[in-house]
Amino acid sequence: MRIIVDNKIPFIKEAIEKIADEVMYVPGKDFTPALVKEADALIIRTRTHCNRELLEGSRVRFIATATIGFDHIDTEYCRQAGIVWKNAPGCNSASVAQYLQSTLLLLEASKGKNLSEMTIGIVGVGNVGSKVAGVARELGMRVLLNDLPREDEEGSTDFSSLQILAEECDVLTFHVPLYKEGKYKTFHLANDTFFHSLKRHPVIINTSRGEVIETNALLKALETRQISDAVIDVWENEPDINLTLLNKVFIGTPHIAGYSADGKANATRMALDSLCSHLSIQAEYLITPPAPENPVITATTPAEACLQMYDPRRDSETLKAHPELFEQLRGDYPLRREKAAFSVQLTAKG
Ligand SMILES: NC(=O)C1=CN([C@@H]2O[C@H](COP(=O)(O)OP(=O)(O)OC[C@H]3O[C@@H](n4cnc5c(N)ncnc54)[C@H](O)[C@@H]3O)[C@@H](O)[C@H]2O)C=CC1
Ligand SMILES: O=C(O)C(=O)[C@H](O)COP(=O)(O)O
Repeated sequence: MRIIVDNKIPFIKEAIEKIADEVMYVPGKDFTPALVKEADALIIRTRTHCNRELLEGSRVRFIATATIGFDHIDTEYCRQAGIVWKNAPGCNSASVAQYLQSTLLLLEASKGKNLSEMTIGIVGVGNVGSKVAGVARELGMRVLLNDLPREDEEGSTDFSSLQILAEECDVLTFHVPLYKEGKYKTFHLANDTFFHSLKRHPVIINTSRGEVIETNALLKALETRQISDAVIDVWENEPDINLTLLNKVFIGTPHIAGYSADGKANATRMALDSLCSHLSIQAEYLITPPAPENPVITATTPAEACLQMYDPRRDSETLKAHPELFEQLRGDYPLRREKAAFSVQLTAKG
């Protein structure tokens, strides 16, 4: 069996080489029809577009993407071609929640206003959005939820319309999948009309997909102060992102909200589990990310401890200094661990 693996998927080599006779490691953007023709399975990330152009005439019958999002897979083509595909639901949701927690704390410090006086609107309340809601409630925020598919399934009691979020929120954060069409279309969900409907000059946060927000509308909203700030992790047209926007945002990062080593390890494990289940085989593999360099955090407040564990300003400063390195900053991302990898000692202020 021949498997082609994106060479930026960590912690996979030892395990996959026990499963397949032949494994090739290739940069995600370099998967070509000629390369995949004789492959049986692909293990990919968002940088490989799995569509008819890549797959037609190939032997590929299984694709696992070590990501939550799957907008880079043409699912209708795969269905027609009998290619099974799997994503990794929830793998890096705690990592995105960590990004949000640190970001909210930084916003509080910069705005001179308590989070407990603010309302946050969460658009898309799945694996990520639910964890973000938990984080926001812990920080004392009032939380409004918007999720059209869930509202259709579960009824409207727990959900609010986008209009209500636009009127009542001080922070609006997007956690929807990218749907280019259909009843739940999210492509350019935040457009001029949306920004005009905002009442409280909120901060906009996007860690979903760049195309969920129309870049020019966002720029205009920043310039006219319809919104007070933006925190942007995902961009239209990555890696050639809009530099005017990058220079205007409070935090701008290179699509790394989900890049904790914990999230990466989960994604790799889930991709391998899907492959084994597809092949009806059992394999043993232990995937554990390395320990942090400083596993003991000493801080005077929980907020300070949180920012010591992960401070998105570092990623933002690096991207703002070197936007041309967008993909390299992702590929060489430093070790980042989630809370469970640390022990925190709170000390009295000196
Ligand atoms: N920046 C990063 O590193 C990461 C980005 N992501 C992105 O975030 C997205 C969300 O991730 P998860 O929460 O894990 O996905 P999920 O599938 O668990 O949740 C998405 C939620 O959005 C809701 N939704 C769908 N269409 C909607 C619409 N039109 N309006 C309101 N709600 C809608 C769904 O009902 C669902 O509850 C992913 O699809 C991915 O694109 C995910 C992980 C990391
Ligand atoms: O899981 C997702 O969806 C993401 O967006 C990932 O965190 C980023 O994935 P890659 O671009 O590294 O595949």
